[in-house]
Amino acid sequence: MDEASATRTVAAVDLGAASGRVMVGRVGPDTLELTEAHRFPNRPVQVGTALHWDVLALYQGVLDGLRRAAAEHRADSSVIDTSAVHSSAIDSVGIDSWAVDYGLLDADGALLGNPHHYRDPRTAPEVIERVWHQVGGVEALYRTTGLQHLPFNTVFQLAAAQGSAQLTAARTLLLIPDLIAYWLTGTLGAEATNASTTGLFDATTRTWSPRLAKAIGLDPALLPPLRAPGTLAGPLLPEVAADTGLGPNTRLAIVASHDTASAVAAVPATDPEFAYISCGTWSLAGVELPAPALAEDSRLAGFTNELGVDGTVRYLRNVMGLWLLDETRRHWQARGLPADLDALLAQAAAADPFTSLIDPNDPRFLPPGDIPGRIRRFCDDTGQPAPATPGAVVRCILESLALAHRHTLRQAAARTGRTLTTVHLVGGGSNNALLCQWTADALGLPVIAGPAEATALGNVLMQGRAHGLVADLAAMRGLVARTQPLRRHEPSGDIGTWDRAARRVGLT
Ligand SMILES: C[C@H](O)[C@H](O)[C@@H](O)C(=O)CO
Repeated sequence: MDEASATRTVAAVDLGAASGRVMVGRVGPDTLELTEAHRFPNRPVQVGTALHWDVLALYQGVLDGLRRAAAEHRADSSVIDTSAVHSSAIDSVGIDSWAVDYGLLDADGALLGNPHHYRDPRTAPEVIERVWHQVGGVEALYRTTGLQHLPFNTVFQLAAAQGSAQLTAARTLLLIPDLIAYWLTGTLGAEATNASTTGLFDATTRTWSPRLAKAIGLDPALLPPLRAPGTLAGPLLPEVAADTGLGPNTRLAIVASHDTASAVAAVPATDPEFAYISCGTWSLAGVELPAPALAEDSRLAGFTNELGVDGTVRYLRNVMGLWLLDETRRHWQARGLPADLDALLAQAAAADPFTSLIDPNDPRFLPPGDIPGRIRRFCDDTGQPAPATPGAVVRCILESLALAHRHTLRQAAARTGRTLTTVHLVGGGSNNALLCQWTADALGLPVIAGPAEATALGNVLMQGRAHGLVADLAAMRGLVARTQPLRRHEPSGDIGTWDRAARRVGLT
C-alpha cells in the first residue's frame, strides 16, 4: 500500500471466451489505472463430438501473467521484511471469467477432466425437457432462479452429465473462476454473482437451492459455500507464491467473478435508471434492479435476474454478440480469405443499408462454424437477398445486432417501468464505432461507449472495495467516469428506417 496516495496495486485475472488477460490495476479513492501484464489465447478443443475448454493452458497463462505482474511490481525493498522469500507490491489477485461452465473435483481435490464448453451440443432438447419435468415445470424453475432460458445453463449441463463416471466420482463443483482460485489458494468457495448463472441458485434468498439440485439428481454437497464479492480471502499457496514471485503478502480478493457482473459494476453511469450493453463475444443488454423480477412476462420475454454487486440484480438478456463477427472472420481466415477487421468495417460502412437482416438470437448461430453460410440460409428462409460481399455480411451482422440491442432494451424498459434516456455500451464492442453509432440510431438515444476494459476495471474496483479504499457502487462508477476515456454517439438519421427494419425480422 502506498500510504501517500492510499492506493493499492492489484492483479486482475480476466478470462474471456476468446482470450485471457492478467491486468495490473492501481486503485484508490481517486485513482484507477490499468495496464496489461499478459494476454493469452483461449482456444477451445474439440475431442470427438465434445467441445472443451483447455483449462490447464488457461491456468498456465494465469501463472505466466502473475509472474510478469510480480516482476514488474516488485515491493520497495526499503519497506519490506527482506527475509521474506519474495515480496511483490501486488496486494491481491481477483479472478473473473465467463459464466455457467465448471470443473469437477474428486475426493482428493483433483480435476476430473477438462470442463465442457457452453457451446457443446450435449444439452439436447430432451435433456432440457427432463429437467423441466424434474423441477416441476419451466415456470417453477424461473420463479426460483429468475434465469433466462439458455440451453447451456449449468443446471442443463449437469443434467446431461447425469450418470457419467465423471459426475459420479465428483465431490465438488467449481465454476471456472473458483477453480482457478482453488488452484492458487487451495480454498473452496463459490462466488455469488457467478453462482447466480447456474440455474441452481435461488434469486430471492440468494443462496444455493438444494431442492433444485436434488430434483435433477445432483448431491447438493457438491456446491461449495458461497462467497460475496468485495471481500478478502486467504493468501496464495506457498508454492504458488514462490513460483509467481507474488510472495506471502498477496491475498485472493473475491470480486464479481462473473465477468458481466464486473463489467456492469464498472458502467460509468450517474443516472440510477441507466441501461447498459456489455458487448463482447456476447451482448448482455439490460437494466439494474434492486430486486429480482420473477413475473411470467419476464420469463416469456427471456430476461434473466443475475446477481450483481451490493445485492443489485442484472435484469438482462443475452444477445448473440460479436461472436457472429469473430466466428465469421475465423471461418474466412481458415479459408485464406481476407478477414482484417478494419478493412471489413470500412466495407460494411460503404455497403447498402438494410439489405439483409437476421435475428442474431436464432439458435442456428450458437454453435461454432460457418456463420456466413447460416446467414445466407436465414435470408433464404425469410425471403431476403443474401449478403453478396464480405462487407455486406459484416453490415448485416452489425445492423442486426443494433436492432437486437434496441429490441432487448425496449423490452427491458417496458417490463420494469423504466424510461430509457442514455445507453452505456461497455466492453470490447465499445471499440466498434459502427455498432455503437447504429445502436444509437436504432434506439434514438445517445450511446456512451466505453470503457472497453469494463470487466477488468470492475475486477480492480471490487479489490479496491475489499481493501476499504472505494466506498460503494456509486463511487466505483464515478471513478470510472472521471478517469476513463468515453465516447458519446448521438442518434442520427431517420429512426423510421430502423422501425421498418425491425419489423422485417420481428425485432419490434
Ligand atoms: C455463457 C455466457 O458466457 C454468459 O451467458 C455470459 O453472461 C458471459 O459470461 C459473457 O462473458
